[in-house]
Amino acid sequence: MTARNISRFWEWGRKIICVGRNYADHAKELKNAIPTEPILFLKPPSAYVREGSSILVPRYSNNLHHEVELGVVIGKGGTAIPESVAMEHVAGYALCLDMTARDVQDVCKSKGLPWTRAKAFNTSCPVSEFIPKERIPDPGNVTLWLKVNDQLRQNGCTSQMIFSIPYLISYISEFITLEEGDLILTGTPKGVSAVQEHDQLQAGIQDVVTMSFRVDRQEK
Ligand SMILES: O=C([O-])CC(=O)C(=O)O
Ligand SMILES: [Mg+2]
Repeated sequence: MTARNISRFWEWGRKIICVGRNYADHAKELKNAIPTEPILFLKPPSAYVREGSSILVPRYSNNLHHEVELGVVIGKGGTAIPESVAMEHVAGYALCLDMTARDVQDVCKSKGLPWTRAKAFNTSCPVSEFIPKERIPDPGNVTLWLKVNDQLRQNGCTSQMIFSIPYLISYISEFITLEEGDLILTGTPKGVSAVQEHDQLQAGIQDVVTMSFRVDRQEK
């Protein structure tokens, strides 16, 4: 086996930990309360999809939404990491989409059930190339944007996050040991909307990275 390289962290099979409602403007657009504590859920590593492959609309959904998010790639693992040293545990970043079957999530929410089928399906986590830490000196102040068929849908700044990256690393690692290669999705700003088969999504982190994905339907 060849040596593992963090720049291909998605091949390592590590955890994907997602933060929900971390931007007040997005919580409001879906008529959710603004959280006083981070809301967390998980995606399996089988959710990863890379440029060149398509995002697949699950057969059971008719309302697949895009959510553009800053991903934080863990470089040094730890348990109960203090907020003051949390950034030392970061290897870099990735631009991510938290693809969400909103119709399925709405049913889960109304029944008080987990969001797994709405959030964790195959191709629900498109990721960009790995971005080394030095290329984003202030991850708490970068612009994330997303276009569907060249129309701007999301354009938000990470300065609007309710819970900061160091706080999230500390909060999560209190009860989930973080490992090298884990990815934290830090939540989406407002502007989420539905995508259809054959749509082209393009997303970016200001001038740091861009990525594009095509949407297809899962075959029968
Ligand atoms: O599905 C949601 O609205 C929660 C979420 O992932 C986010 O806010 O990024
Ligand atoms: Mg999200």
